[in-house]
Amino acid sequence: MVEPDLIQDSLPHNNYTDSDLGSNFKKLRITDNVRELQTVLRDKTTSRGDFIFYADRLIRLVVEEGLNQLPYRHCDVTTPTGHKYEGLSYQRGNCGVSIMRSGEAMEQGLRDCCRSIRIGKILIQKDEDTREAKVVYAKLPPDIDQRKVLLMYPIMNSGNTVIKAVQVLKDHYVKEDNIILLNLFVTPQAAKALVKRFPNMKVLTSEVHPVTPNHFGMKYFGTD
Ligand SMILES: O=c1cc[nH]c(=O)[nH]1
Repeated sequence: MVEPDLIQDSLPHNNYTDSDLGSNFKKLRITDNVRELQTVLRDKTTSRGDFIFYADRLIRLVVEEGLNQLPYRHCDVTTPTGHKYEGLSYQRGNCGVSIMRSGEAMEQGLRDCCRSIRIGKILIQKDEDTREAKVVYAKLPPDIDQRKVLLMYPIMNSGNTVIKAVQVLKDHYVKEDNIILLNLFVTPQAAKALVKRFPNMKVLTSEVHPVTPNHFGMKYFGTD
């Protein structure tokens, strides 16, 4: 199955600066380590085993940074040596939602950080006749309107799939500013479309680039 957002529907263009995307759009700090992960994922000679290994590492970094966007409260603890430590504890009431199928690759990274987090799913496919992105399936926590939502989708070309998925969340009364989109690679075109349409949603990515690694889902799940 070719995911609808993986169909590049216009010429790539790179005429943007990060500041055009507003303060809710965030990119990982690009260290040499992060650049290496991105390089391996883009390299056509990368084996499937290495691809999964490096993808999981990059996903983990994006997930950990995503957790930084959630609310925390003060929490003092006592150390084994009897010292008081002024710490933080996350506020309950978060959930994940993966956009099938490639978003499911990010679920384990989220579970590895948040042991018992609820994870919902949304399936969007392109209608064969109209070519429009259509919602086929949505299974979401019943109290999702009370939660912060970590929405997961690794590759965005046009942004249409994610726009449709965010609309599903909003139809379930999720507030736009309670949504944090976790993504690995996005085109400037999709980044602009998303921040324009949903200015209060937080978007976190590892790279904005006119060419995205569209083989991601097929290589990760071994369906090529
Ligand atoms: O929901 C959350 C957020 C941060 N850490 C967790 O373990 N769970």
